[in-house]
Amino acid sequence: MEALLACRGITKIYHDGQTDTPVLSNVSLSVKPSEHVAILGSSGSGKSTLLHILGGLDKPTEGEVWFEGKSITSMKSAQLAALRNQKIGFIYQFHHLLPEFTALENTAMPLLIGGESPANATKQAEEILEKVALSHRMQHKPSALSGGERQRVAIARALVNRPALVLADEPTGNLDNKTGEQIYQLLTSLSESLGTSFVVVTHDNALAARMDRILRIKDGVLHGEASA
Ligand SMILES: Nc1ncnc2c1ncn2[C@@H]1O[C@H](COP(=O)(O)OP(=O)(O)OP(=O)(O)O)[C@@H](O)[C@H]1O
Repeated sequence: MEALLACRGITKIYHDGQTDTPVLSNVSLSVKPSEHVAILGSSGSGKSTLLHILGGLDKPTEGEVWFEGKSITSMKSAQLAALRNQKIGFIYQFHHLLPEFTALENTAMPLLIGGESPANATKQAEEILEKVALSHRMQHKPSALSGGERQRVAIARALVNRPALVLADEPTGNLDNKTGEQIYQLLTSLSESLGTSFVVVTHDNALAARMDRILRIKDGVLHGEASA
């Protein structure tokens, strides 16, 4: 089966004045449609950097990333922004919701940005908020929600336009264990029912063990995937 997401020979070196910081070294991986993959590594191992490169938020120093068989590394920024809006959902450790908008408005935002009519966007946002059990909190702003509720809104927003891929960066890192476990269950069951591929970076072994496959990253080198 063709990979949904693949990268080959990814190297990242941050240049800061005179200092070069090598962060990723020759990373290659591929993710199939509907597959759930964990990238497990300790703090500073390069997980977030890799996730940003896979999602087209950052450019590698060397190497290439493909999404649905097309190289995103050379895409122009407008094309990449459209791809991210339509095909990729992002979830971060901190929810990154817009404080002045309600849960419903935050969730509808990717659809509105993608050109959906306000009526359709609202309807679809309501449906997905129901799936994350937040129908009763739709009109609340993020400041009036608990940490777990905010993260459920972030999940709803990431999944509202049924992306082919969800990229999550320590999505439960800011929550207590029980809430984190519930969020993980929700994320995996929702992505399963929608057929979404799911890549999560985490330092949590127990959460990683719930995924179809675990890749380990140490000092910018990925283990557990055949090298290119
Ligand atoms: N813009 C930058 N300039 C220089 N170095 C950076 C930059 N961004 C990240 N780094 C360095 O790259 C390394 C990897 O960072 P990254 O955030 O990818 O790690 P991580 O595995 O996600 O860590 P954590 O689990 O703590 O979030 C770290 O040593 C970090 O200091």
